[in-house]
Amino acid sequence: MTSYLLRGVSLLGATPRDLVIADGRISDKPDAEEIIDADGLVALPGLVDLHTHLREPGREDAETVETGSRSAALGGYTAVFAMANTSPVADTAGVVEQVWRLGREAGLVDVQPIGAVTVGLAGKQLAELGAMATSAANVRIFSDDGHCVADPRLMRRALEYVKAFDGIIAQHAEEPRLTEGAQMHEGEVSTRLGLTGWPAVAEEAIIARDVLLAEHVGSRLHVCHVSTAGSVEVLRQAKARGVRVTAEVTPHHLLLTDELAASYDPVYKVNPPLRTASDVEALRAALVEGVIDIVATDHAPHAVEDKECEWAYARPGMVGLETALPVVLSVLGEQWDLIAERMSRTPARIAGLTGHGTGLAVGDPANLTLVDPSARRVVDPAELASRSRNTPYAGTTLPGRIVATFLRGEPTVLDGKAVK
Ligand SMILES: NC(=O)N[C@@H](CC(=O)O)C(=O)O
Repeated sequence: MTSYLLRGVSLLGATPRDLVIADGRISDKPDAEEIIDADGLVALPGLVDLHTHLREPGREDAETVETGSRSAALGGYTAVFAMANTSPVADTAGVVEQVWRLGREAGLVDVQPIGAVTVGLAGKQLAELGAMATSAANVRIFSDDGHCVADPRLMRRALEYVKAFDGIIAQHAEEPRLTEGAQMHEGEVSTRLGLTGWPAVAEEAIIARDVLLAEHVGSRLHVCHVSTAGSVEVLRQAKARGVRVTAEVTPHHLLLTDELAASYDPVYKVNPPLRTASDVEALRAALVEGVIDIVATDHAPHAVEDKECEWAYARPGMVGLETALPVVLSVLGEQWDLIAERMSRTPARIAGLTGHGTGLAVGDPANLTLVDPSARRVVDPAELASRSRNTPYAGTTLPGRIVATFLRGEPTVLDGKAVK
């Protein structure tokens, strides 16, 4: 295993120093075989994404575990959690083990499968949560993401079930009866465009119900892709009462607004939909404050035919792994410790993922990423490693370039390029 000396690297913005990586760990050895000139580069603990769609098995034309892993490594990630809405659905030990094994074979990031809460994501009957938990994939997070676990009794049962092993139910909060036929955020813009709206209350009502259920059961709830100011208030109150709830926000909900739907370009169609400028402001403040715990990408690759069509027929979702850190940098500025907290340490802690999200101290596994904060990049969809091209940032200039990523001391990205 090659050892590396990162010359003049800044740990989270601190005074530059040399950092040695040897035998897969941060080392106190004085030198190494390879020297990387890290002048001007900032080291962050490898990013951890609790919400990624890798599409394999079933839609390998949109993404595979390998292409998604490469996309993640290029984005500075060392671990991603793969959502269960594949085909077949990841609702059995067999499917989660398959995804886990494919991740190991790709070897670019740690791929941790998320199991479905209900059989086939159909919301009728609990999936084999225990079998997935005791499988080789060691599943601890369960989600029907893409669908809401709308039935309150089923949600209660799921929360009760995972309590035994301190598991988490990650909810896609969307009351389906309030979003039938919805195409975009319900508000002034949807009225002007004549598109059916997805009201904020459809998210807020489910979060309010679920924090009460989680409180009643004493279980852990995680709220996926929080998108409204009202949801932030529900979460704030629940956390103040001590409910065991955590929440994520996506980079796109921190930056983009529903005004973009006026272009009728389906690249801006996403679930939950882009909201208003005041929602964006509330989400940013909640992320800084910690009412929203983490940033998660909701990387949702789609094949061209599913995206480049009429708005109403387009699938919702945006790719996000390769632009997440630049978007967050543009929103938060160079608050490195906060970025490490929201994109690495806290997601690792929520998931109980050891070896990731560390302090980069001597002895820690060398899972880290090097960023050049002074670089600017114009996003070119053709350059993405993801198999899909549905980025809302095409042509946008974003700050920060991910120069290198190390997974347990092995580079997965060097000079901004994937190593394999
Ligand atoms: N977030 C999205 O817009 N899309 C997700 C699933 C979903 O939440 O609809 C996808 O799997 O494509």
